[in-house]
Amino acid sequence: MSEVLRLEAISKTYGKDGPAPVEVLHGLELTVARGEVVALVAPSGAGKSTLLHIAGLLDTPDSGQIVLNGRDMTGLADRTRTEARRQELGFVYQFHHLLPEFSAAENIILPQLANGTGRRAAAERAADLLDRVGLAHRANHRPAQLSGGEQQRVAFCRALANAPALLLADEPTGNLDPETSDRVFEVLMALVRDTGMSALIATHNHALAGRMDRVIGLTEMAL
Ligand SMILES: Nc1ncnc2c1ncn2[C@@H]1O[C@H](COP(=O)(O)OP(=O)(O)OP(=O)(O)O)[C@@H](O)[C@H]1O
Repeated sequence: MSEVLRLEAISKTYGKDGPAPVEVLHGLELTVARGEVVALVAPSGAGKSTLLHIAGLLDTPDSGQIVLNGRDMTGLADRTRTEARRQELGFVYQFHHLLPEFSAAENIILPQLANGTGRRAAAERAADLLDRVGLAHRANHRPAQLSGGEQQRVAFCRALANAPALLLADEPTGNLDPETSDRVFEVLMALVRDTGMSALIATHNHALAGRMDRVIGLTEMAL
C-alpha cells in the first residue's frame, strides 16, 4: 500500500532561543497509508495540534522531513506549500470556521473556485457532498441558521471540496454533545470511506478512535 504522508525524524521546540523552550516533538516518525484512517490520541498538551500543523504545512519543524504524496515538502517556498495545502490537504477543526455571510453550498463552492474549478462543476460537487451528509435541503442556509452538528457536517464537506488526498482533523466533533458527536462522527467516517481518502484525526475520545483503522499515541511515535 502506498503512503500519502510520511513524517521522518520530526523535532519541534517552541521558543528555542528564549528563556523557556518547550520541546514538543522529538524524532517523531509517522506514516499514513493511502485509504487509511489513523486516530491520534494523546493527553492535552502532548503536541497533537503541533503535529497536525506540521503535517498540514502550516508550521515548519526544526528538523526532519515531511513527504506528502511522494513529494518532499521540506524547505519548499511558501507559495508552493500553500498550493500543496489547497490541492492535497483538507482541514477540519473543533469549530467549523465557516464563512458566516455565505450559504452552506457557497462555503463548499468557494474553495473549489479558488482552486480553478469551474462554477457549475463546483456547484454540482457541493450539492453531492451536502447530499452525502444529509443536508441537501439546507444548501441555501447560512451557518447561523444551522445547528452545531449541521455546521460541522458542512465543514466536513468544505474540507473535502477539492478532493484532497489527506484529511487532517483536530477534535472534529469536540464541541458537540456526546450523542451528536457520535452521529456526526459516523457521517465523517462514511464520507471519508466513500471518497477513499486518507485521514489523520486527533481526538480525546477513545471510543471514536477505536472505530478508525489504527490508533497511535504521540509517545509511541517518538524515537
Ligand atoms: N507558540 C507556542 N509557544 C510556546 N509553547 C507552545 C506554543 N504552541 C504550543 N505550545 C506548547 O506546546 C505543547 C503542545 O501544544 P499542542 O497545542 O500541540 O498540544 P495538544 O496535544 O494539541 O493539546 P490539546 O489537546 O490541549 O489541544 C503545549 O505544552 C503548549 O503549551
